[in-house]
Amino acid sequence: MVVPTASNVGAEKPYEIPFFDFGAAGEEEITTVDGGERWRELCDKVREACETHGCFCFTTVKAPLKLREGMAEGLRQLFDLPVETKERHVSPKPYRSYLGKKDAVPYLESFGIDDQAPDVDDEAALKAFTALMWAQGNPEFRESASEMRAKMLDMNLLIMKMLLASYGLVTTLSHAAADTTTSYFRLMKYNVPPAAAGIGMVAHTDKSTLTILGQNDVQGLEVQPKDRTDDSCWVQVVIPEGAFVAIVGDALKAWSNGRVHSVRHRVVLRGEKERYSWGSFLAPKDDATVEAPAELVDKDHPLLYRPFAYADFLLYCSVSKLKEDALKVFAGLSTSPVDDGERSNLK
Ligand SMILES: O=C(O)CCC(=O)C(=O)O
Ligand SMILES: [Fe+2]
Repeated sequence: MVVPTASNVGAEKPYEIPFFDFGAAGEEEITTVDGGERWRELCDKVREACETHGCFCFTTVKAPLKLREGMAEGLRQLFDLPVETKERHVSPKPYRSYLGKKDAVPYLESFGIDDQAPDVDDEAALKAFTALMWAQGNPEFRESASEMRAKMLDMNLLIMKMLLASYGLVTTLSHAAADTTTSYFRLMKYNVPPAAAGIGMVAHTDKSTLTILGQNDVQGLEVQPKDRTDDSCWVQVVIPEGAFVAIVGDALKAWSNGRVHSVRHRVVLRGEKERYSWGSFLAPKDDATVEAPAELVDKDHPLLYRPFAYADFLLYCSVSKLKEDALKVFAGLSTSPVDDGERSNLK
């Protein structure tokens, strides 16, 4: 397969997505620094990034170097296990079972592990997963993965709260999140392609609400800028050392009444080193209804998507095999303007 070159690879000035240093920002700011100026500014910038780019990079003191190194080493050990062992991880849910080097994505291997509930510190699924992979146990893997999962979920929920705060919706929606939101943790390895470049993950939009990705020191994530609709325009996101990437998904776009952008992205492998990445995916619970809150609908912002059950959307995506416009075709109302930026190539 010919891999279209990202327009900025080797360019002097790389395409830059917004970058935020969240420092130690956490839950407490939202409740105690009520309306604090710096906090409000950060929330607005996060919202702008989600609207304009559909993604941004950030650092947080919550995930120090030692934890990131432990995670990458744990993943190396995990993916080095025999295929028969890795294949023991099966789930009826999409993107959870072990996926090994399929035709469409021959260099990718991945696992998905469900969380029990976003606000509960419940490590049962990760414990069971570790025991399934290593009969003799692997406490280092379990501890790193467990801590990383929890920190990334914290950041995921924090970013959602920043977005809600910037839309002025803190009080109306924060209580609802735990009832309607779930999350899962995805572990990925991209093997080195034999040619100079290879597609690690095909172009897609995330169906879920918000994704946070961490990676080892091998770049590869590419995005399609919002204003570019031709398939030849891809730009590499240069993720600073130790930073994470947040990516807006289709469910959040629908919920926001089209305000935020679910950015199309893919992974292209260009080097000689394996790429490891890990993602925290926040998603509506299967039976939750994805629906724009009344505050985000008015005469200047008519309702763009009909309310829908998230599970029905996922089912539609997998059955229809629709490569583009899945959200718009599935739930778009006639009031929706033509939105070429919203195209989704299903994984
Ligand atoms: O590995 C990455 O950096 C991207 C993964 C991704 O896009 C996904 O799992 O949806
Ligand atoms: Fe993705």
